[in-house]
Amino acid sequence: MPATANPSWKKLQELYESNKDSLTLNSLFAQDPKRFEKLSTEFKGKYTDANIFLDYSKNIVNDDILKSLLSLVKEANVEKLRDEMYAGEHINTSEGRAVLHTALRNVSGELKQNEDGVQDVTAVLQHMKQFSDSIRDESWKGYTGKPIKNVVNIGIGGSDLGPVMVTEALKSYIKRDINFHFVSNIDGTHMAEALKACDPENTLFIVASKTFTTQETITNATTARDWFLQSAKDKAHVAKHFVALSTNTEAVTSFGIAQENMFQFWDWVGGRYSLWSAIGLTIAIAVGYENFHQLLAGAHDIDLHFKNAPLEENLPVLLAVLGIWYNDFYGAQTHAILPYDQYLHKFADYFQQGDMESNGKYITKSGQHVDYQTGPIIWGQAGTNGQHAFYQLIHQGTKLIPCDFIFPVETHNPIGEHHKILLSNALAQPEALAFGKDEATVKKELGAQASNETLVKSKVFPGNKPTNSLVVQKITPATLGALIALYEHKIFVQGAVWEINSFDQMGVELGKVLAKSILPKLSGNGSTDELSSSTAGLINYYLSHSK
Ligand SMILES: O=P(O)(O)OC[C@H]1O[C@H](O)[C@H](O)[C@@H](O)[C@@H]1O
Repeated sequence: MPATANPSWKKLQELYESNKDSLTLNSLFAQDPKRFEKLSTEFKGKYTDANIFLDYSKNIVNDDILKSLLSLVKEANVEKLRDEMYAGEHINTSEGRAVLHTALRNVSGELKQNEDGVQDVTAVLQHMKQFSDSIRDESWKGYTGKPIKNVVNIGIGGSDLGPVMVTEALKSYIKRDINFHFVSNIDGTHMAEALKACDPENTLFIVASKTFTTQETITNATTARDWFLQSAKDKAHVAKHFVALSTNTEAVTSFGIAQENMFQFWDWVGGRYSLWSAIGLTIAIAVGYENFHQLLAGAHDIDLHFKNAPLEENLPVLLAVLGIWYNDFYGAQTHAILPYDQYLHKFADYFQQGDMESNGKYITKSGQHVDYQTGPIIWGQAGTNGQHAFYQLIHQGTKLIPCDFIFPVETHNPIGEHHKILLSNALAQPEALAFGKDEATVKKELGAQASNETLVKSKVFPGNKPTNSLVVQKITPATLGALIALYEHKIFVQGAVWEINSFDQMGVELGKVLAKSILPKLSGNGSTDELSSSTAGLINYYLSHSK
């Protein structure tokens, strides 16, 4: 059934039409002094110290709207799909696969999941522990007997973004005398710059690719192996400097990486949900296995919360339905993720893939063209930087941009007044966005200049811009795990309501295939006749200008 066929969708449409002009955050707060108490809730981990306090009172919703949004979740059978996902049913229907990233972090064993490979998760984690320990305690030596000082993660998409985001977020937990490099782009510059900082005698290359067929990763890994062999000469030394994280044993071994240097995962781990799998090896080396385990445990805590908490207290569900309210009824095109913690500076980038690759779909699971909006455009930046760049548009532009503000009570780096100043901004922005500044106040402030109408108008803030505030105690591994899993499940709920398959990514294929057919043409081989005059013209321009 398309999302619009649910009775609550129609109800929400009516509620939107009848309330859109009168419903304001100013009036909602004026009417109810207890609004904050009512529309805020806290998640606390069962197995870890992970916590997330969610204040969603600054959303343009009243009781009726919230009730209907939660009914929509019920009518769309989201809970059933959630249980099917947890149980290992093949809910990725187009690829006929289970979706079991929750099995990778089922640290308590509370979730009962049956699927080929699930029974091997612990053994792979054990392998990761033993390997990451040996790099960190320097018992693993390179071909000349030196310990590893540089780790280069070669991967792209989910095989890059998760490891990058988490190692950045947990930087204060990193063992300092190993340098971490991430090479993803096919642009040779990316690899060249990383190699400049590396010495073949003490560098470990981690080739991360679920399929082990991704053009960028295989090309980059081949370049790295050539660079290494220029010094090491003997191919036998590759074993000490290259490991692979993949589901494709055959391709890994034919690349020349021995099976014992391969860390396995399974086709039921989606690329953008893979940091919890062997793809997390770089994270485990960087922050130590115990911290990696805490990351998994924090995510597991949210998995249990998503499974067990009633809908009205269920954080992923609340974030999802509020997003749907703006995306599908207010016509908001984008959603900003704004973490006020420098360590989370890659968080929004990470969820660009997490959200947009999951829910950027226009065909429902039964093959119908949707007649409503699906996944939003995700963007954002950390800290106050955005305030000096794009917040102008959020405050006074013509577009509605719902925002999530994420901030920790405690910083890892208590220096002078920095943290309080940071938090004062994280609190001030949602307040300003919600309540704005009216003309009368502007005039009063302007005094003699108030007669300048244009000036007055340009200083008015319309307000009524919705935000969520997510407060955590500190960016610890467990809390980070919980935050990531929270957004994963938010995306799940939205995809379920929209009746799309959030777990395939067919839309990335066409461009890849075309690039392969264009490649020989850039050496003058093959005709450009099948291409448009534009692309053929650009190829000819390139050919006539390249030396
Ligand atoms: O891990 P790999 O198989 O190399 O895939 C890397 C990435 O490439 C693909 O294009 C997909 O869109 C991503 O979901 C995936 O994470």
